[in-house]
Amino acid sequence: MSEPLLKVVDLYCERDERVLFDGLNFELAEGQLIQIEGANGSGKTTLLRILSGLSSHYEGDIYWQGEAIRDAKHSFLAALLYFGHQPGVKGMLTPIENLRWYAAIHPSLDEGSINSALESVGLKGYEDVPCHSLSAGQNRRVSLARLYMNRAQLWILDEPFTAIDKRGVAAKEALLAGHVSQGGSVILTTHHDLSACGPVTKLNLDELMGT
Ligand SMILES: Nc1ncnc2c1ncn2[C@@H]1O[C@H](COP(=O)(O)OP(=O)(O)OP(=O)(O)O)[C@@H](O)[C@H]1O
Repeated sequence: MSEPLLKVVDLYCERDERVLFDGLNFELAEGQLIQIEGANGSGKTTLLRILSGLSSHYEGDIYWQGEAIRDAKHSFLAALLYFGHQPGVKGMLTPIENLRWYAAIHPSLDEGSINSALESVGLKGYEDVPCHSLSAGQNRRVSLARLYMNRAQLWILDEPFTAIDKRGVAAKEALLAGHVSQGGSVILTTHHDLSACGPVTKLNLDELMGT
């Protein structure tokens, strides 16, 4: 049987003398979507940051395609798209300039893919407006445009629907469903119902800790 894409073994994390998770085990396969659930402060963001390599504040093991993640950093990071709480958008730059920055580190992305991503997130007509003049939801859309440009195998998304209106949410659901149907994998946190995205595996941190 082939190795899971990501495997988490006996993960333990404590913050401020409070155990967030202990003995956390799960696997993520190609074409699988895992939704992390839990109350505010249960550790969802912390878990996503650990899985993305942004925090080493844990004990336990994480494997990427069967290899310890610390030894597979290069291939893991090349396959990862992380979308965090902060939109990661520079206010002085316009949407198109922000995406050009992003494209600069991904040589396969050209001007055409930037324009079509901006259109897909509903920002046609706003390409040249400085982001500090855009709304919170529009800035979030600039950040989400990366998902339309990126063919990364693994998407780790922290509350991707925050500040997005109903139409934007429907488009995002279709994007997630398309990604997993093509064999992509997703781990995300959201309080949103994901039933429109196809089969969802839920991982509830409160239940895990018996709270
Ligand atoms: N860098 C840090 N230093 C110390 N404590 C932290 C740090 N980051 C998070 N915590 C603590 O860890 C706990 C979990 O925080 P986290 O942001 O992971 O929760 P969450 O489930 O994502 O919450 P929410 O649903 O409110 O976004 C909180 O009690 C928080 O104060």
